Amino acid sequence: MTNHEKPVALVTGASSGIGAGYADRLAHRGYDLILVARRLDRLDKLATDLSCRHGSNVEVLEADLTTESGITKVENTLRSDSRITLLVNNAGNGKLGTTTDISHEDSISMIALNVTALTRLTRAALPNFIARDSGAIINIASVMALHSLPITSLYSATKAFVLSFSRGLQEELAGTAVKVQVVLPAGTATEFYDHAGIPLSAFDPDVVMTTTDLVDAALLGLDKGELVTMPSVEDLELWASFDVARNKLFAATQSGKPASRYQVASGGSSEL
Ligand SMILES: NC(=O)C1=CN([C@@H]2O[C@H](COP(=O)(O)OP(=O)(O)OC[C@H]3O[C@@H](n4cnc5c(N)ncnc54)[C@H](OP(=O)(O)O)[C@@H]3O)[C@@H](O)[C@H]2O)C=CC1
Ligand SMILES: CC(=O)[C@H](N)C(=O)O
Repeated sequence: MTNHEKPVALVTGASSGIGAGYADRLAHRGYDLILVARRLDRLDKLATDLSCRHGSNVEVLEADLTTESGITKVENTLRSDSRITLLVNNAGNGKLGTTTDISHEDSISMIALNVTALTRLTRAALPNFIARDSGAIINIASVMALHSLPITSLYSATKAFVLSFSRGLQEELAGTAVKVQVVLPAGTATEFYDHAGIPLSAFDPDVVMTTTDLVDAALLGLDKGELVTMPSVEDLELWASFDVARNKLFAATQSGKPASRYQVASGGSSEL
């Protein structure tokens, strides 16, 4: 990137909801954009709108990130376009239902998009970012990364992956200027629920955030240097104490022997 060029952000899942919100706010902040999704008509419309309103140069990439050709197309862009300084891994889906009720196709698609695509795109972006010692990755997880319900087992597991992967990346990159922020939205008013199988109208409107509020808060979190951003949580101490407890629990696993409750008298076996 030369001095007069704008930085470029690549946003996945930009054709609606949170991704479209990031595209708008990043254009407002002076980014040029590469917008990725399957619905080209939506991307084209958004690109025209953002170019007019913010003067951004907006490219669109039609890609189904659950397919090899779709992922490869976006990986190649991330590897070859050195103008890209920000990757927003936002595309995701979540069919809600019990593990046996969700179809094979929906379960495979959820893992492919929420886990595999996010991993591959991160791996494609990182070498350039590390070589330049700059750049940022925003991974959109969910509060469901911390919580499983009978209808969210698989979705929660994919989001737990995003949280865990992002936390590990932050450790890996600690000695560099490359940033990884993981965002954990709670219910947000988007088309997510049209595909999830449970309508947004089933939720108490008081617990649902607007896309604009979510994205603005998450970007403010990025500006503050937050590694984990939970836009709807007022008391940050809750996360801090959760993380302390997690660390303490992990330290307690490093004992090298069974805990006393699992120890049986020598030579004997426990009675059943
Ligand atoms: N809404 C909520 O309550 C919450 C959402 N999230 C997360 O936020 C992220 C964005 O979701 P949200 O904005 O709510 O939902 P939307 O359904 O509005 O947006 C999902 C986006 O992902 C894209 N997408 C879906 N499937 C594919 C695919 N196969 N290939 C490429 N792009 C795809 C869609 O575009 P297209 O269909 O054109 O391909 C769309 O742009 C997700 O990761 C979701 O898990 C997290 C917590 C709460
Ligand atoms: C599954 C949900 O309730 C929601 N989309 C979330 O990720 O929090």
